[in-house]
Amino acid sequence: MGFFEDLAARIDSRDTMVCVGLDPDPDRLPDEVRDAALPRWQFNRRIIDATHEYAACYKPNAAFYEGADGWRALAETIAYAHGKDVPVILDAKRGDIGNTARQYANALDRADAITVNPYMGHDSLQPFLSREDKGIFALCRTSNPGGRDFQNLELASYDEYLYEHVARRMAEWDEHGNVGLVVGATRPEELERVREIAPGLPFLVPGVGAQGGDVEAAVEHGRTVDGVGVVNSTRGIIFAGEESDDWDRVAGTAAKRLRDRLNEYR
Ligand SMILES: O=C(O)c1cc(=O)[nH]c(=O)n1[C@@H]1O[C@H](COP(=O)(O)O)[C@@H](O)[C@H]1O
Repeated sequence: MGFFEDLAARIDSRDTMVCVGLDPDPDRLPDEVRDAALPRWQFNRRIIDATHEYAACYKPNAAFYEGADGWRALAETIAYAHGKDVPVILDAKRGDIGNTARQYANALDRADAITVNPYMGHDSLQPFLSREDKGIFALCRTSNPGGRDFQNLELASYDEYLYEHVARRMAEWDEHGNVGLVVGATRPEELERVREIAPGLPFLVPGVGAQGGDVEAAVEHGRTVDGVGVVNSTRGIIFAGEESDDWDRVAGTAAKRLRDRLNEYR
């Protein structure tokens, strides 16, 4: 089975479209894991234990795993999530010339899907696109304020915005049914527009929770007609219990609450 079939099965069987982000910011880790060997891994293990029943997938962001210990923590985290039958999207936002991209694509040996930055064009994506069993989420309309700087530039020769063009192209380049798009919940009208352009592509929708995005729009437009698509929250789940001794249990409750809220609109 390919990644999106696995993801669809998980969404259905667990009745959830929550993607739990795993960004273990060292400055926010609880004291009790700080002194452990591999604190980021110890933190993630407890978060996974508390959240996995509500998780359609996990999304560790590579920025939080720099350094030798970081990569070990990431490898342990991915293996542990797999042990709970939860697919893992590596949020690495890769994109480089083909020769280099081929090396970046090796990250897919461990993870089930990856985020990519399509700015360098088709050859930079080819090593990812050709991994038929893996998922590729291309940045389309990002959730951050600066997302408009380039993504909302109008392309005179195509009579559309750059983010619209990216959506159209990614749909064309999806030869193996393994392409999805990253579209932020902070721009509901654009989320709707991207859904119109690329009806068949599953979305990874970040920006709810800490970034205040629109949950209803995320559910309405994030899914294909077959119901495939996920909504990510990271800090709003993993640090929900930051002030509590019971931080992992509170994270589990936050994941459950988001699942229930998303399901109200499904
Ligand atoms: O590719 C992403 O996941 C991503 C794209 C985007 O447009 N906006 C965005 O916030 N993200 C990532 O999604 C996560 C959001 O974290 P929270 O804001 O804490 O929920 C971070 O890992 C971001 O890097």
